[in-house]
Amino acid sequence: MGTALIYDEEMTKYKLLWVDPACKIEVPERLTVSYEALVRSGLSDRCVSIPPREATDAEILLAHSEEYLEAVKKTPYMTLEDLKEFTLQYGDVYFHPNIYHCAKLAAGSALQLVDSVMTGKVRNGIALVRPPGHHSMRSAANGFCVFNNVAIAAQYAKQKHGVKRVLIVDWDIHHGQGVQYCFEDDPRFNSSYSLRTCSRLNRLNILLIIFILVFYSVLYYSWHRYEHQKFWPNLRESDYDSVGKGNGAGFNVNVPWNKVGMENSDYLSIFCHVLLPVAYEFCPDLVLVCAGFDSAIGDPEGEMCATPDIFAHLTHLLMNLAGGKLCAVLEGGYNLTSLPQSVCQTVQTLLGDPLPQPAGLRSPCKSALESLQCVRSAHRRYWSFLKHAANQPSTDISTKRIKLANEEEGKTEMAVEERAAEIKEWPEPPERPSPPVRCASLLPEDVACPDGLKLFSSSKDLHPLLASKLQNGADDQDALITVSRLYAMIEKMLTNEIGSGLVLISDISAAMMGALQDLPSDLVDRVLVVCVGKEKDLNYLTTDGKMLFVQISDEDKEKEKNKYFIPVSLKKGCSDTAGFIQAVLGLLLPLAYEYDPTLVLLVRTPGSGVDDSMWQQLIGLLLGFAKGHTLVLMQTNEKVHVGPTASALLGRPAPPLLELQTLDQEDGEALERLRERLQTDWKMLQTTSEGTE
Ligand SMILES: NCCCNCCCCCC(O)(O)C(F)(F)F
Ligand SMILES: [Zn+2]
Repeated sequence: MGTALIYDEEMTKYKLLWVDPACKIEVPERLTVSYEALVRSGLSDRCVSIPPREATDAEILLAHSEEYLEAVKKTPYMTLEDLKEFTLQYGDVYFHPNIYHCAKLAAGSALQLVDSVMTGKVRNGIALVRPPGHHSMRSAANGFCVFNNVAIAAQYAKQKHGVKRVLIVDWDIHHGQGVQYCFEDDPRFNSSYSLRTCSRLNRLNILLIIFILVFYSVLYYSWHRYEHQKFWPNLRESDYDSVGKGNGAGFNVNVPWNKVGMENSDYLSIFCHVLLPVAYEFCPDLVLVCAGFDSAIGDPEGEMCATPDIFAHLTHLLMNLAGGKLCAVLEGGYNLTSLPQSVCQTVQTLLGDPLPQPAGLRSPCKSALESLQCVRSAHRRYWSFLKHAANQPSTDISTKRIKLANEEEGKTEMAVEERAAEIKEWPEPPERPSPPVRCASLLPEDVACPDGLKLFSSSKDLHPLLASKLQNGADDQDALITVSRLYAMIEKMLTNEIGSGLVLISDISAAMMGALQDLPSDLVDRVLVVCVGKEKDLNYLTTDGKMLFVQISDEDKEKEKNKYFIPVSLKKGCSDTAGFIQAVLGLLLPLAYEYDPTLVLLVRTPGSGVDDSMWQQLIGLLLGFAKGHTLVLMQTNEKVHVGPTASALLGRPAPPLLELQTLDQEDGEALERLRERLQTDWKMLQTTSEGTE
């Protein structure tokens, strides 16, 4: 299934007709440079082009009042003076004779995208639209927005496609208060629907409606430049303690950035420690992205330092939710260089291309860690994955401390901020070539090669690097042959002739693993080994950093001293989906980002008990590292899992995890203790600002 691209140059045909410094950055070129970059890079040809359409009145009324819609309907016939007059009643927005038409097309584009994804015509997609939407409210335009494209799309998905749980991720650098207000008390019984229709229906239908009324719910997640309410739109309710109201408590997640200059590490740590645990627990049927790219480096509004390739990772991390059903709708983005680069990174990931290595990650900054701690603490009572989050220091201390920090560090911070604002140079995002062979397999003769995989043929003779072993009379011949063929496969991965690999071997013995231990350093310099299930003896662990070994099992290893061996133990082992996913999201992902491997080795030991959908989620997430070079090692007697493994290695989205049971209390505490112990060595595991200089 493909990736939809929705764009029409009609949406470039409105602009600011008078002087207004607040609005001058919202120009038609934003759309043209983005689309032209997709054309020039050949990405648009690889997408399924879907035409926009105008949203109908009824669809606009899903998120707006009739009086507001009627008022906007009049704008095409207004004189310039009337337009200026009309605009004055709203904030930081402008009107134009053609903006109503474009606003209907922008909202309609989002709906076309939802239809294409929900009917299975495409897997995912992006709509390049103007005007944006996430600031517009029920009866007000605001912040360049006229109709709330994504809020309308969420309501539409629920009502037309029966979607029950919609996750909205807003990575634009401004808070989409319009979306927050729209769903603040969601989930709720869709009372408006029932009341409006009840009057005309007889008793039976009323019972039917009450019966089918299901809990709809929309989870809105937004990060945004906030600076303790000093940044636009300067709302108190944009802070982390706005968690949703009534039944909606917990379904609104605000992450305020109280400083500029945030980097890739800050963004990724928030995804790993806040958004993903909540998103996996929420288990959405559809993901909508308010895809604003003013959170990228060079943007005059955001003044952040995250590079365009970060959007490849943000997109990838969301693509394993909701069975891959993801609709991205353009919001902001004002730097005409980083905007198109970020759009291309996003589209290339939606198309399934290998990700760039997330190079240069370092510790999240103190301010980001404070926000991280505050958000996790505010939501710990709503989400079992956050239940063990460290307590937030009492509010006054934290704000006072933050304020003090601001004043004291004033000049140094100013220096940082000025530097952040000055930085206008960043490297072109790296090429992300697809390997000729997406996934190769080494299987015993009696195991059929799953479709899409290519049998790996390597020369029969021993790999030169192993010949020495043979001379000193290594015992097990065919083990050596197998290792030799593994080396050959790994070599082809590192030259990008092969993407990922699937290898079935008769016995994943320590000897086999041992053979991998001295993967010659000139072959690969950083191997992440993820071992699912017990592994008898780990006598080959290294301490030089060439291998990071993370094991998830039910074995309770005594305290390990080795920074590069991380045993994660779950009481019920890998069959406990909640514990497993929490270990993956809160520990494995941050570690892998910081370690930045050149090869990922995923070993499934027999009897691990991990279920196929969880296994596929893990593979999907691991493919985000090492440019997609993940090699899966399984035992032949587990060949029943070859199908799902191959599907995940080919980049097909993992099926949604079944309703997650809540995280086991003891496991949760053990994971938290492990994270706390490791965070001194591994900065991406930090979730509080305590102890940071
Ligand atoms: N220095 C100029 C002040 C501008 N203040 C208004 C900013 C509006 C941001 C709009 C957006 O980027 O959030 C959207 F996604 F909606 F387009
Ligand atoms: Zn924005």
